[in-house]
Amino acid sequence: MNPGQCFKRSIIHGAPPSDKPPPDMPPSPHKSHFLQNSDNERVKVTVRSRPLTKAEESREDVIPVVFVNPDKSTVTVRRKGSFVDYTEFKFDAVLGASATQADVYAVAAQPIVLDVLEGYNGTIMAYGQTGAGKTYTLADVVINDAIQSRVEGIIPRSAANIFEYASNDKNHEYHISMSYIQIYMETIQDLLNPETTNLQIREAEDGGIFIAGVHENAHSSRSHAIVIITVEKKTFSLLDSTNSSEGRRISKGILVGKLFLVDLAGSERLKKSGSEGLRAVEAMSVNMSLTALGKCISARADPSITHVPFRDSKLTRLLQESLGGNTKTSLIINIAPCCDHIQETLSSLKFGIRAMKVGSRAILNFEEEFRVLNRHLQENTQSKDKQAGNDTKSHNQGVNPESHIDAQTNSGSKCSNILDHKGKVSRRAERNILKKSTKEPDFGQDSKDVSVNCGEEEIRELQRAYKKHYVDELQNEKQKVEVVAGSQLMANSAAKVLKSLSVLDEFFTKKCET
Ligand SMILES: Nc1ncnc2c1ncn2[C@@H]1O[C@H](COP(=O)(O)OP(=O)(O)OP(=O)(O)O)[C@@H](O)[C@H]1O
Repeated sequence: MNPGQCFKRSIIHGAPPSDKPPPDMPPSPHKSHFLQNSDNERVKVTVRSRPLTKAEESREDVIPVVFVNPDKSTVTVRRKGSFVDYTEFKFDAVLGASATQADVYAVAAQPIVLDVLEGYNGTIMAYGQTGAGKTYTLADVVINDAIQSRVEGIIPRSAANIFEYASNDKNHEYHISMSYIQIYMETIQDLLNPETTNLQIREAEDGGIFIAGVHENAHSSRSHAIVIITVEKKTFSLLDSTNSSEGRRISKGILVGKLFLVDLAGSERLKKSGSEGLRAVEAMSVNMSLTALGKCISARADPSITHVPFRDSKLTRLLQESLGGNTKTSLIINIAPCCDHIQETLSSLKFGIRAMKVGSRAILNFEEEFRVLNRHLQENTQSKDKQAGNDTKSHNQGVNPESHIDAQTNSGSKCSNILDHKGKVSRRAERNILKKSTKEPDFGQDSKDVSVNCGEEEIRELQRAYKKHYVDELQNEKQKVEVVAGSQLMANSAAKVLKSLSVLDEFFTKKCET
């Protein structure tokens, strides 16, 4: 079991599959003007300027120096000491003091959430100086303690959106899990399991980043808080269109989308805040990791720079994929409108401008069918052994009664990113298939123990789907490589993949014959 998965809390284990379109199915994920799937995808940046607080309003010396124009998506900042000199910044979207939480969600979060439901990774991150409104934008905020009126931020809205969508979609089975961590003074803490501290960041086989061993510590405002929601969406195909009973469906595979919701700690100028002791140390730690984040953004924004210093901080290491990797990223720059914070505001706006230059390459995360088939075979063996009153442990090495759930949960980090956004088999996927097919030779080994309960027809169907998906795809890929690129090296590697796949293919063919 992948250690990064044991913290996960299973929230739902989806609706039963059905063929008929659900009556109240939410609109299919749209691609808004704001976040489109295209070759030149990049980090999208929204600026949100908060209203003046009551304390700021009551002061006579506070004058607004930041002006937003949501129609033109611009922010204008008055230069220090001047009434005529302004600097203008243009972003993907700009929201002023009158923007509601729902407005912010619609512009900067919903498109990402819908992509996660389709099997892409997504990150929504709030950046800005301390007190600029990051937590207000992301979290669930009680604004009036007396009447407990709440203004939900992006995190609860995203979770509600995901659950609503999953429970209305009767065509797929969903498994949704969540973890909540904070990075405090360069240690990672699991906010759902306060006993575990200083968790380790690990890299998965497919290049994804996860935290090993993570499950309410008081969340400190001097920490970066990250909520991770993993959505696994099982897709089905019908074996027999005249019979829509559950037994006639087979799983085609699992789409896995991971959503990172990041409430960054605010930067703080120590000279200005006058913080001392622990507070000063905390602030320095936060500033250091934000500096590291800035360096990574600058490096990613400049194509001539090849080394990106992700390892300089836990924050950047964890957000590696969100900064130009296999993730669609929406950055929200929170700013305060008054003159006291002009320097911090300018610095945040410049950070946002740099971030808009960071390209991303999100691909569809799809778990292979043969993995699903392998799991089915193991489950069937297990249930047959149970029926026979045998000791299941002795037969199914490593398969425990929770194997179905564990295997599903594991798929989040182990899944292969098979197809890129154009539906082509990616080179990384080829490498992963090669690795996996050489690492998992026990199809043959277990063949005596594996009794196929699911029926010949289902196996044939799986085999066909499997062949279509991998062998045909790769055959095409090989031909394309030979014809278009003429690269013998790539053709060889495609041929190797084909060869190892044909071994598996042979196994399935034998299974059908016996
Ligand atoms: N859009 C908004 N509308 C109304 N009040 C807001 C808005 N944004 C922020 N505030 C208020 O401003 C104050 C500071 O906001 P918040 O705590 O979210 O800042 P922060 O950036 O998360 O700060 P820190 O980095 O210190 O955690 C809070 O009292 C919050 O309620």
